[in-house]
Amino acid sequence: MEILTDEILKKVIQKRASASHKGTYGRVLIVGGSANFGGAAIMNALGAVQAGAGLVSVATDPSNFAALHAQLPEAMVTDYQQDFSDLMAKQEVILIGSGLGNQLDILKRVLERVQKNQILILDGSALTMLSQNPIKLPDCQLIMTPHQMEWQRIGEVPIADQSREDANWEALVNFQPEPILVLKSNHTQVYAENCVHQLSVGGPYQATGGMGDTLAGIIAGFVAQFKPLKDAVLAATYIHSAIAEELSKKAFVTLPTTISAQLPYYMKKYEALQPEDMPIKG
Ligand SMILES: NC(=O)C1=CN([C@@H]2O[C@H](COP(=O)(O)OP(=O)(O)OC[C@H]3O[C@@H](n4cnc5c(N)ncnc54)[C@H](O)[C@@H]3O)[C@@H](O)[C@H]2O)[C@@H](O)CC1
Ligand SMILES: Nc1ncnc2c1ncn2[C@@H]1O[C@H](COP(=O)(O)OP(=O)(O)O)[C@@H](O)[C@H]1O
Ligand SMILES: [Mg+2]
Repeated sequence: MEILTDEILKKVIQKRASASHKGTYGRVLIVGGSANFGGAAIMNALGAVQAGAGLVSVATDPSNFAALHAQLPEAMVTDYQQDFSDLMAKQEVILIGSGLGNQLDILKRVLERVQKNQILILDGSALTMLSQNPIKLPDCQLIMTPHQMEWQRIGEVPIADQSREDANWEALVNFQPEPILVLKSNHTQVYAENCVHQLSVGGPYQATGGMGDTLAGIIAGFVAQFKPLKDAVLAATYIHSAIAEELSKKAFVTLPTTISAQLPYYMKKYEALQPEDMPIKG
């Protein structure tokens, strides 16, 4: 097991080339946010846009359009009950499930159309629906971001056993293709390429609804613009809790939207650093 440090940010976050444009930094489609859980899709989108994704679209319930645009005019919207397969085909990254609720038709429609060269992130309600319905996973690069209860449901690993790495690996091989697993808890671990990486940052000041929706959005934003995939997931997972820890020095709770708002400033400190550079202060 490896402990994640800010070395991963020095490795992953790159200074942007002058000769680049929004298309260079990835297209992300978020599918989520039912009428009751619109905030989840908004927090996905805030995480992805503030992390630097070039173009972010949100397929959601139309009742969320105005609230999303009021917070984030950078995001584009479409009605998730309509056919959005043309939009899907243009994406590098698709994130589905945050606040989606029990909408099996939408999940099936998206999973059927995902292409091999796309990255699919499964969060929240998508994981819960997959645990309750026999649906084949698409042949593409998969990332799953369950919290402990969701992992118990979909991975069938009781929460009491999730501290055992062997139990989590055994469950992971049942998924084909094998996903990168971001197993969220008070000591979040990432399972990828035969290695477990554990967070050394973060704390209970993060225990607010929407914290995981924000992480899923940040992961989408990072994998859209940084390579290789595994390092981008590790860096996103690290920065989400590192910002929270930094904020917690002055704040009792660290709201998901505040973490997203800090992303561009926190990332800036790492753009020109290389893994061997001295740790930075402040
Ligand atoms: N503002 C919003 O729109 C929000 C929407 N949300 C969405 O609501 C849907 C349901 O998700 P929930 O996670 O609330 O419900 P779930 O029913 O999937 O899981 C929550 C239950 O799991 C338990 N649990 C055990 N270990 C846990 C851990 N380590 N972390 C979190 N919970 C743990 C909790 O006590 C709780 O009873 C998801 O689609 C989610 O994305 C939530 O993200 C909350 C905020
Ligand atoms: N006590 C804690 N210590 C560290 N991180 C925490 C703690 N409580 C929650 N978190 C983090 O907050 C996030 C919660 O995710 P999740 O339960 O999916 O939230 P939501 O679905 O409400 O957006 C995870 O990244 C988790 O690691
Ligand atoms: Mg969640």
